[in-house]
Amino acid sequence: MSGPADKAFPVSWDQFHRDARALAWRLAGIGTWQAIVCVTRGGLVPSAIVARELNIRVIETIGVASYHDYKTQGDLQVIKEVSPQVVGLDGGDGSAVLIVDDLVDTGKTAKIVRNILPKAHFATVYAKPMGRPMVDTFITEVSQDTWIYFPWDTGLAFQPPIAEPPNR
Ligand SMILES: O=P(O)(O)OC[C@H]1O[C@H](OP(=O)(O)OP(=O)(O)O)[C@H](O)[C@@H]1O
Ligand SMILES: O=c1[nH]c(=O)c2nc[nH]c2[nH]1
Ligand SMILES: [Mg+2]
Repeated sequence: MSGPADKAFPVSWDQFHRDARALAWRLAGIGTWQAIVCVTRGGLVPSAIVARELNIRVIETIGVASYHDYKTQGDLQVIKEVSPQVVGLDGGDGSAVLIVDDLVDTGKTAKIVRNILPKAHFATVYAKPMGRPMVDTFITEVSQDTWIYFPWDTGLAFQPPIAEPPNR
């Protein structure tokens, strides 16, 4: 994220499932892959949905973390590397691999993963403009100043009415 993300884009479980399945439909029309590399943790849920739809059973993870504080990106840390077995599939350049994450924001996470698997297909459910050039396929674009609220990070809460309460 480059500046403050003032707008909110809340996503329900139902909506997320629909969007992740739409991603799977789009990917099904593009190609086939031997394995998914899931960018944890955000990529875990969409990877499960895409793997089910595309019948991919080899699932590997790469662990990258950078948003240690809410909405603030720090240094990127690769917490877990991709296994050599998956990097080595089909010549070792990543062409047999589908990388899945929940979203691309600044594109920094995607850049690190791409350096490891240069020819892999990078898919996210959501994309912001800065990170968009880093992904091959995504479903919904939101503006850079929007924060996406995922269902696993949120819960039901009281919403104040839009209109101000009348003066008494
Ligand atoms: O394009 P970028 O600006 O690099 O941001 C995108 C990344 O940020 C989030 O992960 P986060 O680092 O918060 O870790 P998490 O997936 O474990 O929640 C999200 O899941 C993406 O992986
Ligand atoms: O939950 C999240 N929503 C976002 O919009 C975002 N951008 C980077 N990392 C993010 N995590
Ligand atoms: Mg992530």
